[in-house]
Amino acid sequence: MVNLVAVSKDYKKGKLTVPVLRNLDLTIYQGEFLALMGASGSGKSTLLNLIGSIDRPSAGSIVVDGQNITKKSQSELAYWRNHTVSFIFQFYNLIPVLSAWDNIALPLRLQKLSSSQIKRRVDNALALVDLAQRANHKPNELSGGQQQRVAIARAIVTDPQLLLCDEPTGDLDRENANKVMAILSMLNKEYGKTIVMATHDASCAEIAHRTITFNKPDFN
Ligand SMILES: Nc1ncnc2c1ncn2[C@@H]1O[C@H](COP(=O)(O)OP(=O)(O)OP(=O)(O)O)[C@@H](O)[C@H]1O
Repeated sequence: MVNLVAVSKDYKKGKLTVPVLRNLDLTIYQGEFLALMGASGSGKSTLLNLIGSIDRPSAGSIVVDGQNITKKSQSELAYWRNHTVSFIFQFYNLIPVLSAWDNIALPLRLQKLSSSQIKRRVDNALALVDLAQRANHKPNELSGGQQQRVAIARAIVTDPQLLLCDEPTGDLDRENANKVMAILSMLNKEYGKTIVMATHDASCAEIAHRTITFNKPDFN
């Protein structure tokens, strides 16, 4: 599903260069649930951003679902992202003035779908995260755990093959973290989604098939 060959990433800050990833080779298989662990600053979010084409590597190639994303233009990437990959973040990133339902519908508005198709997909996504009763609630009328479940529904409503999760339980208590992990596990097992998840929580990583632990680069 994802193939990285000799990927390096440096960030440039004025005259300073911060090297983060060096010559990384990594294959992530279709249907795999992969956890990324390691110290703060070791490059987990950087790797997720590269795989999701939010950022470009300084060197190397990244192929996702048969497409070499390092060779695509920004507009090709925007289209590709909307159909192939979704992000789930630690702090949900919901739009405060929109209801849960409208937040979930948002990515579909970028696709040419009829309003009945949008309704069917959003209702299904809400039911999948067990929040049908909260469709009309705004984010500030929902708990953190419920907001994260809305964010998961928004991520899956476009039916992407790949879910990139950046500390999805980082702001949740154990009970809500467990609910979020149960949903991610169901999406992996029953819907075949490939999941890459950065986490600091070993019990969340246990649910994954494989864990890669990043070392903080000694040049950092
Ligand atoms: N846009 C940027 N500009 C400059 N440096 C950056 C940028 N983004 C990240 N970095 C640096 O890259 C390194 C890796 O950061 P990254 O966020 O990938 O780590 P992480 O493992 O996800 O950390 P955490 O567990 O705290 O989320 C850090 O030293 C960070 O300061």
